[in-house]
Amino acid sequence: MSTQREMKERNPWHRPVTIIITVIGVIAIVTLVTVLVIQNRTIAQKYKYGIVLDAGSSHTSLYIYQWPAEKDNNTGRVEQKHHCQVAGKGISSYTATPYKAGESLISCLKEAKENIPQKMHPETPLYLGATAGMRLLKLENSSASDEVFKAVEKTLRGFPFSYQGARLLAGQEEGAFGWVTVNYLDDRLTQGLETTGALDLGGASTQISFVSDEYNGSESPDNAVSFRLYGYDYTLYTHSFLCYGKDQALRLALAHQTKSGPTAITDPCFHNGYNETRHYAAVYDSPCVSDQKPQIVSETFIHLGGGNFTQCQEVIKSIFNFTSCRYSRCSFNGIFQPPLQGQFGAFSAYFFVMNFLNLTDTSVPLKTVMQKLSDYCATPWTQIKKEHDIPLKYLAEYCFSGTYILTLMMEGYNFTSETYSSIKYIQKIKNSDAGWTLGYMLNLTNMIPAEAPDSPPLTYTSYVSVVTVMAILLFVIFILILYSLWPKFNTEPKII
Ligand SMILES: Nc1ccn([C@@H]2O[C@H](COP(=O)(O)OP(=O)(O)O)[C@@H](O)[C@H]2O)c(=O)n1
Ligand SMILES: [Ca+2]
Repeated sequence: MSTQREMKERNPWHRPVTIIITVIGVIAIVTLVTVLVIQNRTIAQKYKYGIVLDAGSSHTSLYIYQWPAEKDNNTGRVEQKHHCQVAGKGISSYTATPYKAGESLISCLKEAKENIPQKMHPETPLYLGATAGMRLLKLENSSASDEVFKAVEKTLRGFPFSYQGARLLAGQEEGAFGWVTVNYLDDRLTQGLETTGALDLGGASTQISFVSDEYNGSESPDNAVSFRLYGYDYTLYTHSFLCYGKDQALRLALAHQTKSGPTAITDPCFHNGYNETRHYAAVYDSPCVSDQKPQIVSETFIHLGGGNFTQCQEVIKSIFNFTSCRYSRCSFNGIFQPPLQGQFGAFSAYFFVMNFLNLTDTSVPLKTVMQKLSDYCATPWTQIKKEHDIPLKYLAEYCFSGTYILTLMMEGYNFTSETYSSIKYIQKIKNSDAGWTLGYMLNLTNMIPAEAPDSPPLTYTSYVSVVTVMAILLFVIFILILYSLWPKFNTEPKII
């Protein structure tokens, strides 16, 4: 036998058995890795869903949330899948025909059916939370509010989801869940990072919620909400001002200007040239102002615009009461407020209004923001109408709403020109709307654990990599052992 042939025979790579072992080994490794990847991906692609209806004073919105099925009790994975805006007004406006409040929700619920796989419908929780519009209706006419809830419940039960109830949220809940949403989406809770305060402006109420080192809940306990989330304790300061949403605040401002029952007013919060006839009965048709209704001489008054930001600020200041405070410090109306702390996210109408006015950039000095708003308010109504194509009822109110926002923040909550830049106007965080609905669902589905969940020591990618490298290593070792033993097997028979 030639040396070359001998070497060839001794080299196990030329033996069919070695080739077969190698092929089997490679197939085993590829199968192992494929199974690891596919097995995990199939699970990750399955989602669970939850639906929350936000029955606000001005309108109702339906939100669908989704999260990976295996992350039920895990961190930061719930996201907004779909949003549907219910046509028409808020459910509290259907007092004369409550069944229509129920019917108004049907088309969004049908959309929800289309957006959630059918087999998941029965296990998808469905919640409805009503806010300040229904709070006011309950104050005004509690049996009418019961009728509206009954009608809404009837509609919700008619859908194949897991109905979990329709209820009135307390102001503290609305504020606290808005805070949870913002901090959950920003991933601040799992990390125990300094939290962001939440400013929510609705049509009928407004909420402020933040953590202050100087607040432990002992002063004014009604304003405290305590949580233990992912192993961290929080005591949140929160307050909801009923009647201080932007639509009710406008009524308060109009009430202030029509105290004496005039036949015309020149309102500095509306543009020059604005001229509308208003019914006293309509303006005062709300528990926020009904007790201020003047002894009427006339049924209507003419609402004229004056277009003056500074005077508008004065009118708005007059709807806040700064005279009495039985605590160490107050915001307004005798409500306790600890010192402001940290960053704030301002959402809902804060965002809509400031975005319309192109004033969402809070790195712009407050003085400049005020100057721009002042210029906007001073723009004649005819020109405003030419420049914007939106319903006039909404268009007319932006000067008031912008001025209200700045006055509420600066005079009401005690932000300063320095701290103004700690506010960010936000609509969405990572594709989910900022608002109370997500926090509400996370809470009711127990999706935020009190203690930090035990997480696997490796991430999924590292886990697959480690297993793959180890499999290859073992295989190589196996081949090397085989290789080192082969010549002996090969040569031994020849010795004999
Ligand atoms: N695109 C939009 C949507 C709502 N909004 C306003 O945002 C406010 C939402 O309030 P809401 O209906 O949630 O009322 P609350 O029950 O929260 O007080 C209303 O004043 C709406 O007019 C807006 O200015 N622009
Ligand atoms: Ca709202």
